[in-house]
Amino acid sequence: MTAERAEASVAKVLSDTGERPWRSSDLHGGDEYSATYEDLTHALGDFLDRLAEARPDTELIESMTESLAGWARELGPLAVRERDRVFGRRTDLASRGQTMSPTIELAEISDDSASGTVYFGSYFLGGNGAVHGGAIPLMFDEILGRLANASGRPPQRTAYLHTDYRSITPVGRTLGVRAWLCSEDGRKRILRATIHDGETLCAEAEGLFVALKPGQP
Ligand SMILES: CCCCCCCCCCCC(=O)SCCNC(=O)CCNC(=O)[C@H](O)C(C)(C)COP(=O)(O)OP(=O)(O)OC[C@H]1O[C@@H](n2cnc3c(N)ncnc32)[C@H](O)[C@@H]1OP(=O)(O)O
Repeated sequence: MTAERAEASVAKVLSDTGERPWRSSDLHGGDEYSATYEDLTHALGDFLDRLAEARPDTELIESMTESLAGWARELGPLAVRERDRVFGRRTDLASRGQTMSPTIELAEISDDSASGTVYFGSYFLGGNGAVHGGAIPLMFDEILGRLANASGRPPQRTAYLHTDYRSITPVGRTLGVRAWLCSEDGRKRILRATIHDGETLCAEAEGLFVALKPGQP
């Protein structure tokens, strides 16, 4: 499958209803950004990890609050329609140009499987060194959603996502992640995924993805 076809497939999933279909350039956020947007999202992710780890004094808290408020004021007037945004639309980047879920670095991807690594920074801490229980299915939806929508398959949405937590998923370690297609039945596809810390199975998930009908949002 070509990258353009994959993007077109995902674009349809993510598109606004009733508007023109997205183009490849929409998903990549246009050509003008090159690597700079990835640098921005890495810097933002790093900031969130450092914030989660730090115990800043009042003076620094006030200074950071003012800086962040300043950036929000600057960005506010630059808001655009969903299809014209960059955040989460950079399908050429491992992070998709977003910080909502951790970056998944895929070392291998085929029509029906994918594997690589994921790193949950301190921002994703639940407690006692374990990743928050909500961040894990978020990551599973991300990798399963990418695989479900790959390889020329029609655009799909998650109908259910079942997660089993087998042992704690540690923060601050590079973990293995695998995803694979299990079955296809008409519009329905079942996919599974795992997170491993070395030989230890941390969590596993099963998702049902349903192909959208024409015009379905
Ligand atoms: C590079 C890439 C970058 C892009 C990478 C992007 C990565 C992120 C991807 C994230 C993807 C998401 O999170 S999507 C967002 C979260 N999901 C949603 O918001 C979905 C909300 N729900 C829906 O829109 C709908 O319920 C659908 C589309 C899932 C299904 O509705 P429908 O189209 O009317 O179909 P329906 O007839 O109900 O169901 C079709 C068949 O599926 C079965 N079915 C439906 N739901 C369920 C269910 N929960 N559990 C069991 N079975 C179910 C039905 O029994 C039926 O089986 P049978 O009778 O035919 O046998």
